[in-house]
Amino acid sequence: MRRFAFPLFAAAMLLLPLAPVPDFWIAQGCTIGLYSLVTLGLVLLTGVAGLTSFGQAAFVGIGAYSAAFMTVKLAASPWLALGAGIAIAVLAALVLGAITLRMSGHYLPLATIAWGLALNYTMANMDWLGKYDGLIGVPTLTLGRIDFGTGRGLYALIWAFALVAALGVQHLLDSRPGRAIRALKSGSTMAEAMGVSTFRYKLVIFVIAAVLAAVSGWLFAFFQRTVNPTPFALGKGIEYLFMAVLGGVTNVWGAFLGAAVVKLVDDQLQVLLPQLLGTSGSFETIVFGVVLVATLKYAPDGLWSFVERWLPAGRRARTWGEAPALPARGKPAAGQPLLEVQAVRKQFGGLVAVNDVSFDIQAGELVALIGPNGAGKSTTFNLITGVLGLSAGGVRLRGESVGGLPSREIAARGVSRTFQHVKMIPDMTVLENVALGGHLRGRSGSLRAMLRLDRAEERQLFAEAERQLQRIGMQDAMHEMAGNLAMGPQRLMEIARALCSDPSLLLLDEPAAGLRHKEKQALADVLRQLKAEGMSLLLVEHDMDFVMGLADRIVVMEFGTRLMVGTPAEVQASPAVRAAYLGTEH
Ligand SMILES: Nc1ncnc2c1ncn2[C@@H]1O[C@H](COP(=O)(O)OP(=O)(O)OP(=O)(O)O)[C@@H](O)[C@H]1O
Repeated sequence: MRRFAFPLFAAAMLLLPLAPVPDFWIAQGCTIGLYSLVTLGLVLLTGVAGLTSFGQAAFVGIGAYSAAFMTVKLAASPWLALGAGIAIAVLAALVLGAITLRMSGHYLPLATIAWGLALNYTMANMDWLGKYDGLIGVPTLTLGRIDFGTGRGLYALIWAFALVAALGVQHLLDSRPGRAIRALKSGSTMAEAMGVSTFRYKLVIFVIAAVLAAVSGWLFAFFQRTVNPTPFALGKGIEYLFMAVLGGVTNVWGAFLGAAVVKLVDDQLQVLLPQLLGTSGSFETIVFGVVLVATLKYAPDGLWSFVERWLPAGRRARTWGEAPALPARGKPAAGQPLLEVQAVRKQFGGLVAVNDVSFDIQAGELVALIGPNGAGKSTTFNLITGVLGLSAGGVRLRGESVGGLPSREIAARGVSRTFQHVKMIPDMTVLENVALGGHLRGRSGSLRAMLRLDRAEERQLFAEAERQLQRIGMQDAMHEMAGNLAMGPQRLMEIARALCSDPSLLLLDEPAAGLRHKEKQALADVLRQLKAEGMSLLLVEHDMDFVMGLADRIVVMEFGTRLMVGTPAEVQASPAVRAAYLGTEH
């Protein structure tokens, strides 16, 4: 929902109890608000970061049982119970997340099913939690003299929580940590190369989603006034995911829409279907199953995508005009040793992909690494950038050994890179994609972002991103969605993103691959200009002609070994290089 629409929506939802609407509507509204809190967490977790969780209902249970146990058994303050519920949910999320979030593919969803079941059975088998009967007699929620009751007062509180949470999640997504979170979906390689600790951010959003679910559970206990294990079972976890997918799992407002549609349609179907079929049963589950399959096939972005089409497109206001520049890294003087690649080796089983290759780069130099297909160029590139571990040898950057460090540590030391197959966040603007490159130059964390205390730093990051886009002549495209760009501009955008980290060394992996002649020329101009500005570059390239007019020195590889190092003229004159490219003996 565009910025102006939020206050309208919030006012409408919060003022509803003042209108003469039936109590039934209010009760429905309470449930929708409670569901929305949980699905908001799923938007972050599943929609934005691509981490599928079936287990959120268990965190709802943690919040609900904390409320019921502390108020019924210990006669404690409900607000103390909120603190306890959140603390337990955070602890559980940290432990479960630490164990499961490193899993990928289908292992993570399976793990969420496992812990969803385990937590639910734990609740159902504890004597002190009332086993399957649960805990009854939960008092109404009070704050000082205010009694929220179970009707309009509680409705207002539930929606206040839901709206504040929505605003927090929306703020988070539009921030430095938010860009890192949005990068998680396309795998960890690009995000790590920008200096993002992908595991840390996965854990952060896992904890946030758990807290939102626990708050929903805490409110649910005072709404229902009784707590038992059934609403926190695996089936409900699946239903939450269904709501998020149906509404639009990538969008904060999809969470609300999905929760509302499922709740309202479910109620109608429960009445209508038995009447139509002349027999009782949970037939609505079958209908929802069919709807889910149809949604995944025909509206994978959920119902919200249809609503969004009717909303005016917003463009980020350019508020960073006066922002002070970010601090810059001290660069080595031209001619100083910058990168030393010392006899690096990489073995994949029996295959030696890179065999004791050595070369160096001095500050201000443009060195190209070329060779025929399968020569080992990309592997060498990945060894330098920390994507692959070394089997032997060493890499030194400005005299410091960086061989074996993870790629984000190498990025932190001033090496930035682009990718052979462009890696970007297609549904983010060019400017935001480039600002991700400045991740390590900012400090704002998730809490600051949610509270909107990060704006000064955000302005600095956007000013820097715009400066880098200007540098490569792409400032006019900054508000475009990155996914709409042609291949040439996408590759230039990746260069701007790498420059945004203020690197000492820029590594480009086959930047000319797949480009048309004109695009290649534009790229060559940009690289020439960067070199003239004093940037040090390593270019891995398959296209020999492309590098001839650009490079100071060329390293030629063949069959994993270094064939020669020389100036473009020397390389061009070498019969061995010609033979390597033509595939003949030499
Ligand atoms: N992860 C891997 N596991 C096994 N073998 C690999 C792996 N990555 C690369 N190789 C092999 O290592 C050799 C070198 O591959 P590499 O991709 O580094 O070559 P390249 O010079 O970059 O080639 P291209 O120009 O085709 O990208 C190839 O034989 C390749 O099949």
